[in-house]
Amino acid sequence: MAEGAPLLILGAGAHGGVVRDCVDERRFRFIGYLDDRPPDPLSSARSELLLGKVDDLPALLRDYPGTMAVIAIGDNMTRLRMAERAERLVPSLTWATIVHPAAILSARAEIGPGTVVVAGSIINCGSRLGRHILINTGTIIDHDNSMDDFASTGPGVVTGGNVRIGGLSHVGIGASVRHGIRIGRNCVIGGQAYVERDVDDDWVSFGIPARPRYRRTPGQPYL
Ligand SMILES: CC(=O)SCCNC(=O)CCNC(=O)[C@H](O)C(C)(C)COP(=O)(O)OP(=O)(O)OC[C@H]1O[C@@H](n2cnc3c(N)ncnc32)[C@H](O)[C@@H]1OP(=O)(O)O
Repeated sequence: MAEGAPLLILGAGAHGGVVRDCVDERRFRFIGYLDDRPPDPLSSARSELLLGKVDDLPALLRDYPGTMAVIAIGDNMTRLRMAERAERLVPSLTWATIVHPAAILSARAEIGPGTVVVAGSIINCGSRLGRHILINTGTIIDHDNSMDDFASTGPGVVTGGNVRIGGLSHVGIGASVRHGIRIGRNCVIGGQAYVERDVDDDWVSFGIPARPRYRRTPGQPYL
């Protein structure tokens, strides 16, 4: 069997361990993590696989030609900043799309580079996920959804058909989104919410039914 492409994970925190677990070894050969922080003893990423800091990326790509990378940072704005930094360091960097072997991906769904789909998730037919999206454990994205770059879901999110989720928005753990709903850019939907009305850009909404609670500035923490 042909050997998979070498893969680096940027981010060796707890989420780094989750992303490493999603790597399909038929497609990729995981070589290690890069992180600017010292190894975290509580992290599920194994510290002996920490190869260096993010600034070591160009040297590692020289040592391992053809290496691809993926970012393991849960916060959407921090993930965007890391993508920009990595592309400044290595403009030709190729981002890997990582789908856990136990996720179900329709043959008629599209997933962009840098996007991670964690175990137990289902991406149904006609759905289009952009770049560097994070689909956490057991999310169901039903048919004909679109999700823009750097958006994310918490574990156990469910969307109906034809939902649109704007860039950098997060749909929180256990939330449900009714079919046909549009969630704007830079929004946060709180855990367990039921979204049955469109949400404008830059709003934090939660509750059943979900209602806008306050406006957020780009990058404001939500985790
Ligand atoms: C693998 C992983 O772990 S992925 C990460 C999964 N986690 C998530 O998705 C969490 C997403 N974040 C949330 O749900 C947050 O609660 C947010 C962003 C909606 C709100 O956070 P904050 O603005 O910090 O709200 P804060 O915690 O201060 O609460 C303010 C009030 O709103 C209430 N509240 C907060 N979130 C919710 C919610 N989802 N549903 C109902 N009420 C809520 C609080 O109980 C509190 O009420 P009180 O004033 O009566 O005490």
